[in-house]
Amino acid sequence: MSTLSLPEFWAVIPAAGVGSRMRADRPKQYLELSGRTILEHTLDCFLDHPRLKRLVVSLAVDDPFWPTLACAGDIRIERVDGGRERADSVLNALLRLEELGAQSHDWVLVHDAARPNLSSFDLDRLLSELANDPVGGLLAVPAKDTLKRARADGRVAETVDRSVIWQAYTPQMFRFGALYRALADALVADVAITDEASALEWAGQAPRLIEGRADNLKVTRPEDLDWLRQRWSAKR
Ligand SMILES: Nc1ccn([C@@H]2O[C@H](COP(=O)(O)OP(=O)(O)OP(=O)(O)O)[C@@H](O)[C@H]2O)c(=O)n1
Ligand SMILES: C[C@](O)(CO)[C@H](O)COP(=O)(O)O
Repeated sequence: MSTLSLPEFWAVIPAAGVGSRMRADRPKQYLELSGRTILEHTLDCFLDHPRLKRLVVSLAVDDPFWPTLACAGDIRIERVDGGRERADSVLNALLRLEELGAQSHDWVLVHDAARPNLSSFDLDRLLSELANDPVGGLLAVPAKDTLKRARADGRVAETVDRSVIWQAYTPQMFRFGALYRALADALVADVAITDEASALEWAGQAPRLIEGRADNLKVTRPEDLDWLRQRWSAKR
């Protein structure tokens, strides 16, 4: 598919987390993968896309690592302060998009800094599949394993029907106006929002699930980075 047939889009990269589950000496987005930081690899998934309008990265207010990266001076990247939760960091980035001239109907793609293995095929598939969708949607992976619902005592309560269960990934792709309103309203209502789709769902919408690669994984625990490092060294 020609990328020029795809819709233009703004990119938001939430990168203000502390990565507590990694138990590392720095936030996980600054851990090394194949000679560069995870964050740099993630940004590279978007920066050279011909349909990218502008990219906003949300960073911790006291982030000492960002200024050390070569891309910190890249004029295609806008930096904003992150917030207490991921949703706050995303909303701060949307506020900057408004300042940059984002229009209500513009597409916004939100992608975790901790997902450096996004393929260009998946990115373009998301853009192509949702280009004319009335709501938007997200990359997701259908459950592959048998799923159990846990009891409070840590024993199995039941086996869940996995045929209707998908894991939400990113990028998640929504219109700027709808995403801004849904996220802002959900945060004011103190609704637990862990991804952009859940804000749109809370607003009564039904985002579309676009099947993507399972190796677009979020680096969350040490073994996730170990796996990626092995995978990337094998590809070199
Ligand atoms: N206040 C926050 C929290 C998270 N994130 C970002 O959201 C993405 C997904 O969040 P998660 O994997 O939970 O990252 P952390 O919150 O850093 O990890 P942990 O929950 O283990 O502390 C990450 O790229 C993270 O940097 C963010 O921008 N702002
Ligand atoms: C947005 C996300 O990656 C979709 O699976 C996920 O919700 C992020 O959750 P986290 O707890 O902030 O890692």
